[in-house]
Amino acid sequence: MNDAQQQLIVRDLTKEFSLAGESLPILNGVNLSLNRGGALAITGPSGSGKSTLLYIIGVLDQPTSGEIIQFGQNPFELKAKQQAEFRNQNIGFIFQDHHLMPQFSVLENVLIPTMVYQGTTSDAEERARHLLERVGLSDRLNHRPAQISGGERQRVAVCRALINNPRLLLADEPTGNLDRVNTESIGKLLLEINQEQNTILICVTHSRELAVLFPQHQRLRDGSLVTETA
Ligand SMILES: Nc1ncnc2c1ncn2[C@@H]1O[C@H](COP(=O)(O)OP(=O)(O)OP(=O)(O)O)[C@@H](O)[C@H]1O
Repeated sequence: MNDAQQQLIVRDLTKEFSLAGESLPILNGVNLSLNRGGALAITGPSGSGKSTLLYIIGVLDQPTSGEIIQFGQNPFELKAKQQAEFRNQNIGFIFQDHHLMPQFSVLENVLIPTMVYQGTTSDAEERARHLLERVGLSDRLNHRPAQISGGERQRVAVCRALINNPRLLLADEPTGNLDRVNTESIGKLLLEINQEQNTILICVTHSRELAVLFPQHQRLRDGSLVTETA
């Protein structure tokens, strides 16, 4: 396999929103390259475009110009159905608000992404149980989201993001609702999993405590990324 199959490459990415006929430039030439096993924290002021960048990398929004190559594929060249399939198979998302389904159990929530394309198999259930064991939730499989703590809910969201074996894991302010102890523990968990599963991990955060755990830390400033030194 050549290197491109193992990389995320972002080249000269720009994003403008248009609002009431006015153009609103947000990203202004973002460049980024990460190999499998790489982990990057992105910080920056409120409104600087961190979530916008993450959503474009996650193929949930379109760039205005520039290029993204993920594992040898430009997902924006795919038709809508293939693009959705590519996203489901390659990208795991973790959001600030866990987005768990309240009526489903912890185990069922982790299995939801497997239902979309392939239908849940016993292998998937085995894997969900294994992931939940990995994050210390073996004894919470049948609880509903309202019956577990905020830190536990975010652990479930991590398992759900991992259930399809994504190569790219994107986290948008994953500890925004958590206290210091849970912030550190979720951060360490994400980085351990990044190494164990050889994913690319990108985490957008306001939390300096979280960002300093990452081997790479960049700041979004004036629409582009600058390296942050400790
Ligand atoms: N669909 C949209 N239409 C117009 N403007 C938008 C749209 N989405 C985002 N914006 C604007 O783009 C800018 C960047 O938003 P974004 O959510 O990416 O910032 P952020 O750095 O993640 O902020 P925060 O740290 O507060 O979450 C903001 O000024 C926002 O108002």
